Amino acid sequence: MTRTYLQLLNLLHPLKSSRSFKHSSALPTHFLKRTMRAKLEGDQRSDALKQLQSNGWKLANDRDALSKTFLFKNFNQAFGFMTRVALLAEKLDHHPEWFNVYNKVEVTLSTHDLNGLSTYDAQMAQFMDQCVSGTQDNK
Ligand SMILES: C[C@H](O)[C@H](O)[C@H]1CNC2=NC(N)=NC(=O)C2=N1
Repeated sequence: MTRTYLQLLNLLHPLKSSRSFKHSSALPTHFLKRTMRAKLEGDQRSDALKQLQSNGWKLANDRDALSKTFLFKNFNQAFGFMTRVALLAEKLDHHPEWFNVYNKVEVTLSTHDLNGLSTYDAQMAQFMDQCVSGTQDNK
């Protein structure tokens, strides 16, 4: 029995979201993004970490991840920050691990698909720093 391209694609893709395949011959974006996530390595990694660590990001000691705690004036400011980051997270399909209580937001960034840091983590960390330094215009 010959399988159609879409049937083969369905078999290939880990998520059985057949709906997104039925009407499109192109690969769904999250499949493309997944293949496009590049691990941070070499000079690119050291340059990114140098800048981020100078802004208070710390490498986790039990996994390849970056962490930082953000403190705001109040919950409103903290949640506004999280809302802006959430919009970027959806746009990139790349989501932070975070904990919020009142004016504090504890963030950990890592790329689960790669089990380590990727360019997405560096991009998201830089965006967060720009949000709090006021240098990030509305995306
Ligand atoms: C299927 C979906 O595109 C993937 O699971 C995305 C979602 N968000 C993600 N977020 C993070 N931090 N890492 C990932 O590898 C990741 N993968």
